[in-house]
Amino acid sequence: MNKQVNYNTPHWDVFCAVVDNYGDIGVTWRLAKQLHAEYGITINLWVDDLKSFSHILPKLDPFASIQCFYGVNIYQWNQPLDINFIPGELLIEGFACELPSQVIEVIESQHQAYKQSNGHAIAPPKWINLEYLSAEDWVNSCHGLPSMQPSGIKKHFYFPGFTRESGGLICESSLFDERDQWQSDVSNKMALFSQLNLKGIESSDTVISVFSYESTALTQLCKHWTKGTFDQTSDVITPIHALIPKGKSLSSLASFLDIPIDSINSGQSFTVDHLTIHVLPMTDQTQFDRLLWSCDFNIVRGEDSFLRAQWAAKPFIWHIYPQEDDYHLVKLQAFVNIYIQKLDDDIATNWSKTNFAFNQQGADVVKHWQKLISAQLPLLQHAKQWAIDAKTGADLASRLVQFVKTS
Ligand SMILES: Cc1cn([C@H]2C[C@H](O)[C@@H](COP(=O)(O)OP(=O)(O)O[C@H]3O[C@@H](C)[C@H](O)[C@@H](O)[C@H]3O)O2)c(=O)[nH]c1=O
Repeated sequence: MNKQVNYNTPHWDVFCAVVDNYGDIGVTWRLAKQLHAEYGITINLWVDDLKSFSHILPKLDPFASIQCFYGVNIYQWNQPLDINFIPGELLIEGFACELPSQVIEVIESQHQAYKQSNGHAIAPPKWINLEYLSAEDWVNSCHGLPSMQPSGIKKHFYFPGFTRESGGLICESSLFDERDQWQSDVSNKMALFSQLNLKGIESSDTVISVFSYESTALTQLCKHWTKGTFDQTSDVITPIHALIPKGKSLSSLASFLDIPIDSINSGQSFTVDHLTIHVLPMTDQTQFDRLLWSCDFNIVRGEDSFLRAQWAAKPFIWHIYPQEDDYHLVKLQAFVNIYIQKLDDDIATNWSKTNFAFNQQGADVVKHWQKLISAQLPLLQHAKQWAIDAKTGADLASRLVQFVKTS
């Protein structure tokens, strides 16, 4: 029989240091929301940069030390920590961020007291480091490994991943139903476009969302997109709309647009022949998901938007976060290997080449794109099936809850 373990309170703490961009906060915020909504867990999310966070949660007050959204308690993590830390059942360190010394001291002294009391005192929280997502093979054998800290406390490494042996992928239980309902009625996407103040988009136009890093490949593609989409059966050219938030993607288009990027505001649009570039506002994650569900093709990046593009069940290009010594290309290859398994050889090759060309600023990106897009329908069918297969029976939150129970 399992021994009853007592914690101060059953809540979970999640610590997130925003390194750059929005991925660290994007992932921990998604997880925090889901854990509260689906498992009723009280989550305290500690974030060191509320200003960045407010870009993806516009209602957030960047100056409030404590606030609550979607039932998640959001704490401003100042250095040194100026809010009293009371440990709960689990401590999640997001992406190996350095926990505040005050937190370490509290859990170390709890650990000592617990040991000396022979397990009768309040237990220290379990401690995991939530790692970055990768499709590499080694993830399976490293997921869940403990690391003994000098104090004698065990920290476990939690690796998200695409296999049953890994920590799984963040995916809310009702997400696919909501997406299917959204995609089943074209008026939803048209309503979203008008809510975002995007003008001149017809339901038959090609709409591409772009959320990448700086890339000359994007400039190449935009030049190509000015030709529009040519439909051979009807002999008609339809317009292309690229939906781009202010930021890195748009910065790469300065010379293409021939306008200083700083002077551009969201809501503006630029038409060059058959291409219109619409400058988007940043929205919250729910709207961002809906945007991905609404486009014909998505260019995404990093970790969270990369995964949400998969859940959108639409074709996509992944602009992976660049790493030293081009290690990101190894990670890209690992994902490409699993993503193309069920694609026809030709489409698989084109999908792979388009992704590598985009990531390597390749001038031949247009050549691969043209071939890829000629297989839009099978690519779309594949994207739908991929989302179903990738969930592999359990999502990250449910695996994490199980992991905490058994570790
Ligand atoms: C454009 C947009 C994005 N988002 C969200 C979606 C995601 O949660 C988040 C973007 O995160 P990502 O897609 O992961 O891309 P990113 O480039 O912003 O984040 C990256 O940060 C680095 C520090 C990490 O090392 C990378 O692995 C990666 O996570 O922003 C919105 O909510 N609204 C928006 O309008």
